[in-house]
Amino acid sequence: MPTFEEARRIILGRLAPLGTERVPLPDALGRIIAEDVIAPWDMPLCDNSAMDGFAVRAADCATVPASLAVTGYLPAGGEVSGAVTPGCAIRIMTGAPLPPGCDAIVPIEETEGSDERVTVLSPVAPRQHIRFRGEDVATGELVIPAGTLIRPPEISMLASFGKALVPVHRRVRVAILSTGDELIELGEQLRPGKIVNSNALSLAAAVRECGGEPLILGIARDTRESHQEKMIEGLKADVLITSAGVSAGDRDLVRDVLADLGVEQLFWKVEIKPGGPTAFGMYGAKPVFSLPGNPVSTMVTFELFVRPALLKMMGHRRLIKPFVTGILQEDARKKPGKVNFLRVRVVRENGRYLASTSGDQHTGILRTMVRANGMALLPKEDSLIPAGSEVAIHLLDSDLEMVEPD
Ligand SMILES: Nc1nc2c(c(=O)[nH]1)N[C@H]1C(S)=C(S)[C@@H](COP(=O)(O)OP(=O)(O)OC[C@H]3O[C@@H](n4cnc5c(N)ncnc54)[C@H](O)[C@@H]3O)O[C@H]1N2
Ligand code: MOO
Repeated sequence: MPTFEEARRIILGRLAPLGTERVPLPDALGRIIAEDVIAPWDMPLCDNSAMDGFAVRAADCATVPASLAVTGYLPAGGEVSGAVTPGCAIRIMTGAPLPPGCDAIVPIEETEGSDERVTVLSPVAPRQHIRFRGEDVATGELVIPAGTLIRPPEISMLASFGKALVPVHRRVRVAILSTGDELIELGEQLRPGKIVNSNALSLAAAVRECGGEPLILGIARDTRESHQEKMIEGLKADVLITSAGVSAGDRDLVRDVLADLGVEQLFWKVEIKPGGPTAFGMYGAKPVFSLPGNPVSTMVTFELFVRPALLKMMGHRRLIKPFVTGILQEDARKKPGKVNFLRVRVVRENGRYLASTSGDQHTGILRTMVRANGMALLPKEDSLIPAGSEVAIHLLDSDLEMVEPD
C-alpha cells in the first residue's frame, strides 16, 4: 500500500500540462502564462514628469529663489509644442512628456507665483523627478517568463504592453460522478435512508477553487449499466473523479467498471486515514480518481491527490501546500499503522500555530471538517501524540493569516 507521498508521486509522474489557448486579458487572472513575454517597446515610452509642477533647466535655478517666465502648459496626455528656453519654465502634470530643453521637474509645492511667472523656492538637481524612457522595462527584456501565475501585477504589465490576448495553459475540465442508490439531488425531498449528493457540489467547488472547470455528471445508480453509461461520458473530460463505491461493499462497482472501460489502475488504497480506499488509474493520458464516499474523506483526498494533479495539468509548478509546524493543544490518539490527518482548528499566536482538534474525528462527521482550517499529520506508528507536541499541518485556508481590523 503506498504512503500518501508515494501515491502522489505516482499520480504526478503520470501527468503533464495540458495544451494552451489564447484568452482575453481580463480572463487570464489565475492562469499560467504559456510563453515568455518580451517587452515590445520601452516603458515608459518617453521621458516624462513624475510630479505636477514645472519643467525647468536646473542651471536656471542654481540660486534660489529663482524667478522664471511660464511659457506653456503640458497636461498628461498633452503633446509637446515648445521647448524650455533659458529663464523659462513650462507648467507640467504628472505623466506628461518632457519638453525639450528641460532637465528637471520642480514640484508645485516648491514654487509660488502666478500664471505668467513662477518662483522656484528650493534647490534643483538635474534629472530630479523625471521618469526616463525605458527605466522600468527596456525593449527586448524578458518581463514575464512562461510558467508564471497571472496576478493583478502581471495583468497590469501585459495591458501596458498592449497584450489583449494572452497565451495560457488550458483550464482542466473535470467530470464529477457520484455513485450510490442512497443519493438524491439538492432540492429533492429528503427521506430516511437518503442523503443529498453533497460530494458533487463540494468537489465542483474545490475544482473551481483551483481554476478548473467542473462538469457534474449526476448520480450513477448501483448497477454496472448505470456506472458504465456515466463513466463513458466522464472519460471524455480531461479528468474523471468518482466518489464512493470504492471500498469493500458488495455494491462497490467503481473500480470494476472502470477496469472494463480500459482504465489502468495504478493503486487502490493508500496508507492514510481518512481516505484509505482511494484508487487512481489512467485512461490513456487522462487521470481517473476514485475517492471514498464519506464527504470528509472525499475532501481530504481531493486536497492530497487531486488538487496537485489539476494544478500540474494547468501548468502550475508549485503543486503542494507546504506543511507548517504547529503545537498540538490536547492529546491526540490513533491506531498505529497509518498516517492520520487530524482535522484541526489553527490559530496564530505570537508567530506560532496552535492547533486544537476540531471535534469528533470519525470520517462520518462532517461538522468537524467545517470547523477545521487545517489538517495535522499524525505519524504512522504513533498511538498517542501528547499535548504540546509539534505536528506538521497543512493549512486549508489563507483566511487564517488575515487579521480583523482594530
Ligand atoms: N468492510 C469495509 N468497509 C469499509 C471500509 C473497508 O475498508 N472495509 N472502508 C471504510 C472507509 S475508510 C470508507 S472512507 C468508506 C468508503 O466507502 P466508499 O467509498 O465505498 O463509499 P460508500 O460506502 O458508498 O459511502 C460512504 C459514505 O459516504 C456517503 N456518500 C456517498 N456518496 C456521497 C455523496 N455523493 N454525497 C454525500 N455523501 C455520500 C455514503 O452515504 C456513506 O455514508 O467505506 C468504509 N467501509
Ligand atoms: O478512508 Mo475512510 O475515510 O478512513 O473513513
